Amino acid sequence: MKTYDLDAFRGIIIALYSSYDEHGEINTKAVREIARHYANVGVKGLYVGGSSGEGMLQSVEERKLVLAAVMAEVGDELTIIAHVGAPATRDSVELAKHAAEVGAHAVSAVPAIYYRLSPQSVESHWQAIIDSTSLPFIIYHIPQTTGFHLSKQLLTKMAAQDKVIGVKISAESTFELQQFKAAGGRDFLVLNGPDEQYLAGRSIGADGGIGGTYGVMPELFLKIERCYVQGDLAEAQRWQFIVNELIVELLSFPSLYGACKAILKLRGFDLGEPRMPLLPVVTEADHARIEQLNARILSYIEQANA
Ligand SMILES: CC(=O)N[C@H](C=O)[C@@H](O)[C@H](O)[C@H](O)CO
Ligand SMILES: CC(=O)C(=O)O
Repeated sequence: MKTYDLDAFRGIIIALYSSYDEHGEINTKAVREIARHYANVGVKGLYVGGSSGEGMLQSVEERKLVLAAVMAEVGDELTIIAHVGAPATRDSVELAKHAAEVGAHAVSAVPAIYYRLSPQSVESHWQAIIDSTSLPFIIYHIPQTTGFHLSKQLLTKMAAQDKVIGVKISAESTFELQQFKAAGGRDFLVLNGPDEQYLAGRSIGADGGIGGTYGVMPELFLKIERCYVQGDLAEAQRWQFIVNELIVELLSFPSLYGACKAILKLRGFDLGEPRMPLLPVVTEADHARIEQLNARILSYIEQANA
């Protein structure tokens, strides 16, 4: 049995978007405002500095600023997972130590990126992060962006450590998700990555999910989760299908995060544009599509909450 409270990580965990001011600098006020909003919506937690949070596009100092702002605003209310993945192990270790200092509830990391790394190398990278604090660790498995294919063997070895409490799986195979769940054992968390498969992942063993599109429609993922827990699979599926049509739309813009931020701006949360090379919404035609999409999402949120 793990000695950590795993229930704190079960549920809907929003991958927080980046927040910049008009000069492209970290905007901690906007970070706090959006984090506050999510706490009020009632999600389980926030995943800070991951793909959606653009951690890889920010300096170590900037990443610390963001996490500290999140902790100051909602650290007592939500489960906060700090993504500390970086190309260099020493940066990840520095970020992990900072996460512990400011009271984050867990750290998480992708394999170090850019170099083609051996499994031993990735293992040592993760181990250095794990050993640097007393926080629990969640592996971030996203082979389509890192190029690293986590084997069941390495997963099993990592999961044997008390501190390694789970894996966030963004790979699309729900079979792999089930295999990782089985390999990790009963008290090992598996968190669903692909938002399009939240219900599928949940049905085959995921304990919850961390997602990049949750941030514009957390209420709809909470709805799927409620239906699933209540055993109303037909209704859960109906909502998953609605969500998937919205995700298809979101993915049709020059960048997913540019689209999500444009939507939140219409709702009064100005998080700035994503950082290059991620593209913002620019054209008038795209802005018009964003307005329509936002209206559709809001009307579904109303229905889900009714
Ligand atoms: C590849 C990728 O970034 N996956 C994200 C995290 O797992 C998802 O949350 C996606 O953003 C989402 O499913 C939209 O495709
Ligand atoms: C989707 C996700 O988990 C991330 O943005 O890191």
